[in-house]
Amino acid sequence: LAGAQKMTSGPPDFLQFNNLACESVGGKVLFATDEWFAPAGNLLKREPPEFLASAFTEFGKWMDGWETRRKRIPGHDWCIIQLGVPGTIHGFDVDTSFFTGNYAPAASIQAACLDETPALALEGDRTGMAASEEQFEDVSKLESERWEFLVPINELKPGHASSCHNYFPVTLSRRVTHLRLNMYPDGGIARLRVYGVGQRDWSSIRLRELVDLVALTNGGVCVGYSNAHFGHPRNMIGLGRAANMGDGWETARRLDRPWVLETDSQGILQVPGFEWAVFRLGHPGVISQIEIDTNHFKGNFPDSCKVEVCSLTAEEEEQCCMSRWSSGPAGGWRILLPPQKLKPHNRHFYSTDALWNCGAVSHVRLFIAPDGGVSRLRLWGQVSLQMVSVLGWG
Ligand SMILES: NC(=O)NC(NC(N)=O)C(=O)[O-]
Repeated sequence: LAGAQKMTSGPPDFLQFNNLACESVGGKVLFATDEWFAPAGNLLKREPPEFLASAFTEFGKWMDGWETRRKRIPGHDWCIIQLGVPGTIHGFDVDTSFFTGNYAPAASIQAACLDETPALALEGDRTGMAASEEQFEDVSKLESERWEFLVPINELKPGHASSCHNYFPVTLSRRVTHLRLNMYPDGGIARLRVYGVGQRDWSSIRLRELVDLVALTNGGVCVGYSNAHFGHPRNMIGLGRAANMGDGWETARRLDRPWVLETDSQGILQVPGFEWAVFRLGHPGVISQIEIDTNHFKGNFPDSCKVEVCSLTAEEEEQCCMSRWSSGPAGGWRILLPPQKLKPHNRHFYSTDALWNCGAVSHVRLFIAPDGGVSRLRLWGQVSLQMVSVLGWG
């Protein structure tokens, strides 16, 4: 699987990609046939689902997901989701957490790319608990029942801790903007996570325009890391500033730190270990400005950081992923930003005078020493069209 860190057992590789439908990157539910017990918008929440045993609403038991009525009429329930970041999808997690006697017994997922279709004003009054006639009329213009099936009808498992994740890999290289989630015939689903890589239209970029080449919205993706104990490194390329510590990359405390710490003459800690995360840029380019934001990391910011770069084809990247990046790029990593001392809860900006001249690159590795948390990584630069033809990315 190109682009994802290979894992030998356990959860599927595609979980390493970005969640393109998450509300935190702009994902939205545009329409749902029924939302009696719980609204479909919950499907896209960033936080893991929760269960509050004593929470009830006037409609029934409060549930953290999308839950429809027990159907007493023909048909099945479905909703339309607009991805926050259009892109290619590698897999889904249909998470039924806490829906046990009321989970949807089966589901399917359809997809469309509606860039060329004028946007329909589907987002309407969500206070009605079932779709109105007018909403049905609007949504029928999309002919979503004819969209391509990425996941055919599959049985789902109930939402007990041991069975709540229903993983579906996808092999489709086409760009997707909208999804239709069908549940058969009714019931509850806690979350729909849509794992993929953003794909933007680079033709609109002006020559020499500076763009954040690693941003999730520009197609950046994490392709390997050493430790993600408290937070995945992909969080660093999300939208805006981090909401809290959970919205950043945070590693566990390294256990190989000396029991009594010392620094060198520049004040950098003398420790043997470090943690790292590798990203593929959304488009190869020349990086001229870096931001490393330790927002919210106050008692657990890294002592120092360093940034390295390289250029890889898809095949070379796959080799590196297979070895968990122990075999580096053939030409080696080059230093873009030499070691820098970091501060707690602070935005650190580095421009050309702090950066070493590396030319156009496709991949970046952020080191932190010895461990800790970084909330955002921004890599501004100019896209390199030449590198696209050499490496095949973009
Ligand atoms: N106890 C329940 O969850 N009942 C019903 N669901 C909610 N949310 O009240 C149901 O079975 O559809």
